[in-house]
Amino acid sequence: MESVAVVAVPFPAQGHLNQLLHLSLQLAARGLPVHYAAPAEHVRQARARVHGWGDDAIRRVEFHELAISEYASPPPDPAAGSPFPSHLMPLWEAFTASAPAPVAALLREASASHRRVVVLYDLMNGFVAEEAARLPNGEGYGLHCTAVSSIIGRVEDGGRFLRERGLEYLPIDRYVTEEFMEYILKRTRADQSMIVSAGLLANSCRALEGEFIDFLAQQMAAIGKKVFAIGPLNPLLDAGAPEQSSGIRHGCLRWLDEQPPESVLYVSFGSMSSLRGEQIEELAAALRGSNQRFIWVLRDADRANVFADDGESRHARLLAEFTKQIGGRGLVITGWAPQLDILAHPATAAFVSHCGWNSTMESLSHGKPILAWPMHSDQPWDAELVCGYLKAGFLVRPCEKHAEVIPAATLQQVIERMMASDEGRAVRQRATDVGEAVRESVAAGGSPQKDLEDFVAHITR
Ligand SMILES: O=c1ccn([C@@H]2O[C@H](COP(=O)(O)OP(=O)(O)O[C@H]3O[C@H](CO)[C@@H](O)[C@H](O)[C@H]3O)[C@@H](O)[C@H]2O)c(=O)[nH]1
Repeated sequence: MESVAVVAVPFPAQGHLNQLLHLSLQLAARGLPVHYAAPAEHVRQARARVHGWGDDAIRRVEFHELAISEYASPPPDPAAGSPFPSHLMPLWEAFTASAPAPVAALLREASASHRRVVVLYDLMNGFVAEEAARLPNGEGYGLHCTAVSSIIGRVEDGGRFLRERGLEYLPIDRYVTEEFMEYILKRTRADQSMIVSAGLLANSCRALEGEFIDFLAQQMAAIGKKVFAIGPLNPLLDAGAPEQSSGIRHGCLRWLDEQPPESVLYVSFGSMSSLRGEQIEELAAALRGSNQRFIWVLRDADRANVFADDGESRHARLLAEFTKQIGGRGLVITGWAPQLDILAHPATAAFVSHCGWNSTMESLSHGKPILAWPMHSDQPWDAELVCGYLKAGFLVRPCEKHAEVIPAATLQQVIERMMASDEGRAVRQRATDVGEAVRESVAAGGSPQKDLEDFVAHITR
């Protein structure tokens, strides 16, 4: 009988697939046998898009394709009343309806041949937590894929804790659809995942959220559960090193090599947001008018099956004109951008971001300040954390104003405030300091490394 097997079951959306894959790669690099299980297209997606790891590292993880029922994969609707990516609901419904059986089979198989099965699941996957708890030799750990501080408001005394720090709790349910909340509570049973877990893994670190992590750890200790703050899960790339990710170097990185240090604004809204046509026109006008260098990732939210996308951009006309107007001062990417390498690059100055937690961690851990433009879910909170608490960014506009188109002049102002004002310089310096603190804590065998070592020691005990 083998000793310990680790089985990771992510939630099928890029920002979630990504975090559990990084964690799986870190554990596999420490010699643990790691199995990563997701629907076939999502295994392929996670592997194709991972940044910062070489092929050898990826080969150490064993991938499993979970057979799930068919689902529709429509394009997103940028003009919909809610910015939440509701077009992904058919996938998520199919996932929670049909993944429990293959997940249970995989866990039973691992259970029969190992002394212990350590199940790592996205906290959204309550059904996996329940399967893990059923194993005679299983131990389940929930991965919390958003900021630790984003859930403080929900735990006892958390609201007071935030208020004492001048922060307003922005609960996620305010910024998602009712349909999604019902799905989370009734179908994924996410409310169960923390309760039945043996402990919590958080993609965060004390250099960013120290007092929040300590507060949550205390609350969890009271119910006998440990918190391991092991972020950033994204690799910390070495600024200026020419080749970092595996594969061919993206053309935008060669373009960045030719730009002055800290001169380029990076603009991207993750994998689950689409801007309305009018807003895109205004953003284009702001980038044109601002006279700043930039890289703009102009793409819509992923489809449920990203490989079903024909790759045709609805922005082809705007793009053709815009590219002529800006000359060589900026780049527009309509495909998948190498975000981690862009953020690590010394020519990148700041990030216009929707504040998805991956983007937030990737930016801050590479010392890049954020122009926060939250769209939905936990993003309003992340914007508050970055701008209000860490003081490493400016808010472009509060999420509540999503229905309004932000005019080019307002966007241009906030871009110039970041790129060319004393106030902006101070925020950029603050982001540099935050980035250094994160790097130092990781490099010196600091708290994230220690928490990961503690976690590995705990599961292999
Ligand atoms: O062209 C691109 C676009 C995105 N990315 C990567 O894709 C990920 C995007 O993740 P994130 O920034 O977290 O945004 P979303 O895709 O919107 O993430 C969803 O999942 C996150 C984790 O739960 C939540 O914090 C967000 O609110 C939710 O929208 C990041 O790793 C990016 O580096 C690229 O590499 N290239």
